Amino acid sequence: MSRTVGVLALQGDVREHVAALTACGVRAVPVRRAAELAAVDGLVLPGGESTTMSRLLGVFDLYEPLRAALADGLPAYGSCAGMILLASRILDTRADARHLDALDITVRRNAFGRQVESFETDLDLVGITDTAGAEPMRAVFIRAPWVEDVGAGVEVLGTVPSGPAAGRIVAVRGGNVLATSFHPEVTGDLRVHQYFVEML
Ligand SMILES: NC(=O)CC[C@H](N)C(=O)O
Repeated sequence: MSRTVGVLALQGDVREHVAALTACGVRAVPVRRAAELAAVDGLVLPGGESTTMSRLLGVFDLYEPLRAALADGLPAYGSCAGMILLASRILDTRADARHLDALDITVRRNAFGRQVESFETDLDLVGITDTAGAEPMRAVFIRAPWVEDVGAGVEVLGTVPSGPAAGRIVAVRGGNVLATSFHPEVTGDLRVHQYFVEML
């Protein structure tokens, strides 16, 4: 039976993730309520604005159920704002922004700074672009966070290859939780979504 993957649908790049997941052969459904959350095999937390999503998690009574589902091992993939929400520690956020503490990393919001708020680069990603003959992945960063440090048990999957931010961590996996600073849903390259579907 095909797996069902939810996309947290409070704000942000929801449709693009639903389309990418559908193209990977799973059933993709928007999630706005706890009952919908209970019916999925995995959850994508899209890019958007993390403090807004954090507030909406409270408005939709999803914060506690989602935190509990993640603590119970629900596989999750967070992109950009989604990475911020999943992190255990956040630098440069609002004091009242709640997060889900599901991935033992420290992220810095809007880390790439004003001049390069949005940029693209080619990335090599462990487990994703390292098969024979595979191309690097074109990665789109939009006012993106980077990962300042990772805890034991979190694997670094990718870093910025060159430029002022060379070496900064932008893709990680800790157990059932995957996160990228960039937006794979906007390029048509399905490899990050495929990797996540294989984690289910
Ligand atoms: N593209 C994005 O998701 C941007 C994230 C946004 N800067 C935030 O802090 O939430």
